[in-house]
Amino acid sequence: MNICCIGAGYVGGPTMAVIAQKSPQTRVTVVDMNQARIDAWNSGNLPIYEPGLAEVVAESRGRNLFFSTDVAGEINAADIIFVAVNTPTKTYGVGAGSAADLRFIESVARTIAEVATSGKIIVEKSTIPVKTAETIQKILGANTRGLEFQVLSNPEFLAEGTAIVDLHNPDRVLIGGQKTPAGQKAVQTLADVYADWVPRDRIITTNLWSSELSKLVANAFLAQRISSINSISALCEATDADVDEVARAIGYDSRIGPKFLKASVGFGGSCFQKDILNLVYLCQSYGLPEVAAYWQSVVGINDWQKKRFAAQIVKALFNTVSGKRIAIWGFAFKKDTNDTRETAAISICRDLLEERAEVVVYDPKVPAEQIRTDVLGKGVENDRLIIVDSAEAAAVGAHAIAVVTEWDQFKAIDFEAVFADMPKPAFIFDGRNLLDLEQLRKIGFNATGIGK
Ligand SMILES: NC(=O)c1ccc[n+]([C@@H]2O[C@H](COP(=O)([O-])OP(=O)(O)OC[C@H]3O[C@@H](n4cnc5c(N)ncnc54)[C@H](O)[C@@H]3O)[C@@H](O)[C@H]2O)c1
Ligand SMILES: O=c1ccn([C@@H]2O[C@H](COP(=O)(O)OP(=O)(O)O[C@H]3O[C@H](CO)[C@@H](O)[C@H](O)[C@H]3O)[C@@H](O)[C@H]2O)c(=O)[nH]1
Repeated sequence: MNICCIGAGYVGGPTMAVIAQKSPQTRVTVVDMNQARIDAWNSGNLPIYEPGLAEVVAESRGRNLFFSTDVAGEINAADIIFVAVNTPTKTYGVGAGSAADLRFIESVARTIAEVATSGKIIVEKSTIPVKTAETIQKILGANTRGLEFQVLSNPEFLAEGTAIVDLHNPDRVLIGGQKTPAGQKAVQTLADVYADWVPRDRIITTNLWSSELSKLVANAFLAQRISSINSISALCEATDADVDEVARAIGYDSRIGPKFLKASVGFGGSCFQKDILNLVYLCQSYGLPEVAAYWQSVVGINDWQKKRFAAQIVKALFNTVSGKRIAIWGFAFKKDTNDTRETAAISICRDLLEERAEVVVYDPKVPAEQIRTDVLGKGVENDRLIIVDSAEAAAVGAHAIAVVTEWDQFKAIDFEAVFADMPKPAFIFDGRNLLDLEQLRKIGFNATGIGK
């Protein structure tokens, strides 16, 4: 069995590395048009940071796992082609700001149609709007001189930072296919690949459209829980209730469950906002404005939460941060990743810079240049944005520390020493409810958390 995956990103790389690890008899090649990314996958310095990934890649690379820019050659050699290209929010024309931009998906479908000399199973791994398989099928059907293609939907549910654990032990693998004999045969072929390590009862099969839609709905429900608890965090602050206690109390109800109830500075990452906006756009296009408005509010609360956090800092610092140094601890959208896409840190840094603060950022995994580009834009300079290489260095001379990413190392910091290096009153705003506020208050900090 030959598998090719188009797109060597956060999904294509780790997913294929695990298939290669678990199915040594399968030859897996990940292709991308980005030469630098492929070179990095072939080097000792992988293009993404993910705990355990380097070990998994090392086990199979050169044996049955390959990274290449030979897109046409590998398409031709493959029995199954995974499509894991990016599907960002459209920034132009109809649907700008909410619809998914499917130009990379369409371009892949056209490339397959152009170069394939035998029939194949095409697997949608990217997150796409419901009915995308129909588009792919039409492009293939119109261009492939009668070759037999089956399009399957197999959305990816891994979360960054825990990608390898999630891939090794998924809650479920979802496969959608056509209800024809050929469609069902393709579904079984793909199910057999996963069955090398995933128990059969966790491999769920549905029709194509349920599978495509389930991915958007799963993300919408997960993000909705975060916006729900974040909305309650504001009420907790107004009433002296504690959001962690409220989350624990409601989470004990088995119908609600304890996960994904951690109040925060707001969700980030490349998926939640993009996928909800995509869902909103779909609802609007299908004439369901009330449903669209319901899901739009999940993003609305998230935007508000990010703004609220920065505004609270300004307010607590006597309504001005002009000329004051603010330490930002953590920039990635969550711990254990170097990904900064849609991280709340961008909005928070921008708001504080706008208030003329000196913003000093430390993140253990995000390169300085990435932080600069994210906050200011490519090539733009601002002396008031400073990037340092330790949390302690960021805090020297700072009027306040804002914890934006929940990196474990922040829990082990010597706060007495940090306190000594800060002008007084010294503030800590814990945007992740990571630290022991009582302990910090004993040292002398003005310490506050979200929903506390
Ligand atoms: N990041 C996640 O945690 C995650 C999880 C589940 C699903 N998804 C979905 O998976 C998809 C990919 O996400 P990602 O984070 O891996 O994106 P990414 O941007 O990290 O990687 C996509 C890669 O595809 C390549 N590419 C685009 N068009 C190509 C073409 N025509 N030929 C060859 N290569 C091409 C790009 O160069 C890029 O390297 C998206 O639809 C996303 O919504 C992402
Ligand atoms: O209780 C919580 C849980 C998460 N977050 C934040 O929510 C964001 C997203 O976190 P998470 O879902 O863990 O990471 P992602 O990598 O974005 O994964 C989501 O998006 C992926 C891409 O679609 C899906 O595959 C995953 O199932 C889905 O969890 C991050 O900023 C987290 O800090 C909170 O604020 N509170």
